[in-house]
Amino acid sequence: MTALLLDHVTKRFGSVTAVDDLSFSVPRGQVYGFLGGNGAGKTTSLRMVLDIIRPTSGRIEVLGKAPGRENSADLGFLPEERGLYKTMSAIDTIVYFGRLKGMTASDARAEGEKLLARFDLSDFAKTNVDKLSKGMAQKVQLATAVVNKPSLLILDEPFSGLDPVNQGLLEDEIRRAADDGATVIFSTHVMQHAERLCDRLLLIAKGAKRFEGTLEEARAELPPRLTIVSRETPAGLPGVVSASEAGAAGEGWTAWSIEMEQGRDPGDLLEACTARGFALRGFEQHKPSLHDVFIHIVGAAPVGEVKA
Ligand SMILES: Nc1ncnc2c1ncn2[C@@H]1O[C@H](COP(=O)(O)OP(=O)(O)OP(=O)(O)O)[C@@H](O)[C@H]1O
Repeated sequence: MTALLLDHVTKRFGSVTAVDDLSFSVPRGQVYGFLGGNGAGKTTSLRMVLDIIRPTSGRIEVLGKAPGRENSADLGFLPEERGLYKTMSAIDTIVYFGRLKGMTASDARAEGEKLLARFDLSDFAKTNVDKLSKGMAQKVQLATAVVNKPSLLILDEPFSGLDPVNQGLLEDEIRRAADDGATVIFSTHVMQHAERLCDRLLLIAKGAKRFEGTLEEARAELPPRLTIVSRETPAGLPGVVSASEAGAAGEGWTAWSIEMEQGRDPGDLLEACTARGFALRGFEQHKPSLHDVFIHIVGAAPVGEVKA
């Protein structure tokens, strides 16, 4: 069953088309990456899913229903613009959000205390949010999003502002929610998180879908690249588009960097070498990173990307 469906959704702000005829669906139980550079339309899309703003045209279904209050008890949301009541303590903040989601105060408190312990914030449970560091407050806000164990968790740029240790903690939390059966959708312009976490991903640029599928399918968008070590030139072997010398490998052997035709299986090249008696001493396939895929598909690096 589908956790989220967007059907030809467009959102215009005056003359700006922030989201442009976007269609995709997220199967239940998956971790889904929503990727794009600054201004690509990620936040606008997520705001429509949460019924904060309405589409100009198109249809959205969240857990089988139109966006709105009806399904809010099943949702968890971490907005891009963080903001909590500054004069409320960490634990009271979490309890407050749990109550909004229909939890009893005691259940929300018990779950809140567990979350604070997991986030290494037990000592700050009674500290007012305005006395916490930015990263700590962000973890409290994450706790408010997951306190009700939502079946759909939506996180807008959840990694920004967290140090590497807390980024790892957040990755663990996303995996934990998914292991418990939740669907998790998160937006990011940092490809490494998506690479580690996502079952599927959507890549948008200027509001429009540029790619949707699994990580393997994303990688297959790029022509395969490999390095082989041979005595003869591999140029002319089936599927080889270009071969350049990468250096001598001793005793008459040479390392070659090869680019193959898009969609070719490098295994076929290995087979062809064996069939032709083409002597090989090394054969190494290079998996493209999601960053490479992004640049290939969008034509530029995601603006604002930082190396994780
Ligand atoms: N309320 C608004 N009024 C006018 N234009 C808007 C509004 N909200 C967003 N936009 C425009 O819509 C486009 C998409 O913005 P959006 O915030 O959805 O991008 P994003 O992918 O979330 O970017 P970022 O990674 O920078 O947060 C941008 O051109 C932005 O300026």
